[in-house]
Amino acid sequence: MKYISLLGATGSIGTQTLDVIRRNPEEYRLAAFSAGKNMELTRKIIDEFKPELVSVSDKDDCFALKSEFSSSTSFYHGEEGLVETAVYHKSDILVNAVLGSVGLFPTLQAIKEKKIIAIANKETLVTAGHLVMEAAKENGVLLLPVDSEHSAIFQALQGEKEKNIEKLILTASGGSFRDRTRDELQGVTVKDALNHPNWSMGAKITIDSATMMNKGLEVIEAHWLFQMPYDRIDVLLHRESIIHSMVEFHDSSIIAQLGTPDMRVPIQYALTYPDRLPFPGASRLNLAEIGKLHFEKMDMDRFYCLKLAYQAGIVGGTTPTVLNAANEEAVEAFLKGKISFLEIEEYIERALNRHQKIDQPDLETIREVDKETRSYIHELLS
Ligand SMILES: NC(=O)C1=CN([C@@H]2O[C@H](COP(=O)(O)OP(=O)(O)OC[C@H]3O[C@@H](n4cnc5c(N)ncnc54)[C@H](OP(=O)(O)O)[C@@H]3O)[C@@H](O)[C@H]2O)C=CC1
Ligand SMILES: CC(=O)[C@@H](O)[C@H](O)COP(=O)(O)O
Ligand SMILES: [Mn+2]
Repeated sequence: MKYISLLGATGSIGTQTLDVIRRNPEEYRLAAFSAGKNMELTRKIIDEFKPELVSVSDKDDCFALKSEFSSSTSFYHGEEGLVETAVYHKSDILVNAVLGSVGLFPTLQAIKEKKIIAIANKETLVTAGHLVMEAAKENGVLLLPVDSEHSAIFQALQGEKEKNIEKLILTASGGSFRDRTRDELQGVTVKDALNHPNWSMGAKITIDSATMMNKGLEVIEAHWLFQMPYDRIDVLLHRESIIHSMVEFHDSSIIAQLGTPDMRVPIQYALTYPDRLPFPGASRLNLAEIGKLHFEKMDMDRFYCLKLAYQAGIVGGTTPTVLNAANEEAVEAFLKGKISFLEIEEYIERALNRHQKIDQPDLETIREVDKETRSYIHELLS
């Protein structure tokens, strides 16, 4: 039996992780979880999984839960709660499915406690990948990718030698506006942007997918997870999201991982690695029925956020921290109807342009730059 701590249990990846745990009661037990503000779902998860530790964002919600549930569950809130969840002493694995760079500190603390980390929370790797990778190396901790592209690459690399890799090829669906020109992006609505062609995901990542920032964040995530220079990470437009990503080797062979778009598969793989468990009821890929798969060259001017992300990754230091924090704030502003779709990239670029990069930033510097960037975006908004 493996005990699991889950950050972001009420979200899209969180609830799919719960489904994997639910399907495999002999293998996994939810020991601790965090939620944000969704108390209705939090109560349901406590009732079903009876965890020993629960954390929520707000103090008042925490006290309300304390008075409702039995004393065999401990309740926490805020950042302290995220850390308590991440390092819960009984847990073997931390599944980090929280949204945003708020996931960084709990991840670093869990690494110090030598937990295995299954990481979906890409913003943590974008904002401070060097700190996470250094800490993982120092503590001999395994970082298992959950993001579908990175899970695909990780699977393609099993048994392969690093020296034989030519490049990584990340596939991108193109998101909800893939068939529109830049002119046609003027005035698009939040509802349209949230209409992803292939995946059902949380709101923030769905907007990131529409701006192509999701792929930009994933390029930086791949750089850190696989220690790959940026000029050996390519992005390929692939409408169907059937090939989840590929690795090209020096001998010209390409190994790809394929499957129907279902995040429970990479989540389960991260939990079972290096083994696999059956997935009863999973929708099987029928290539004969699909017939054709499509690929297109990525247009970096059309998908300008991808260009910004490559540039930020190459510049390095605190620049990806700024990219990420500005993106998180700009996407939230778009979702709240405060800015237009095209202003997302404009705000990010303005934040990047004014930033003086700091090399090899420590945790304190990352947190300062993150906070300062968010304040700048708020200034622009007001
Ligand atoms: N969804 C997907 O298919 C994929 C997602 N990912 C990545 O996984 C991560 C999660 O994405 P997704 O599940 O879509 O996101 P969701 O928005 O669906 O869920 C986010 C989760 O984090 C919680 N949360 C949000 N902000 C905070 C905060 N400040 N403090 C504490 N908890 C917080 C939410 O709580 P509550 O709702 O209770 O407020 C919720 O549990 C992201 O980094 C994303 O890029 C990667 C690949 C695929
Ligand atoms: C499911 C997953 O991993 C998402 O990150 C997905 O990749 C989004 O799709 P696109 O960014 O390719 O549109
Ligand atoms: Mn992805």
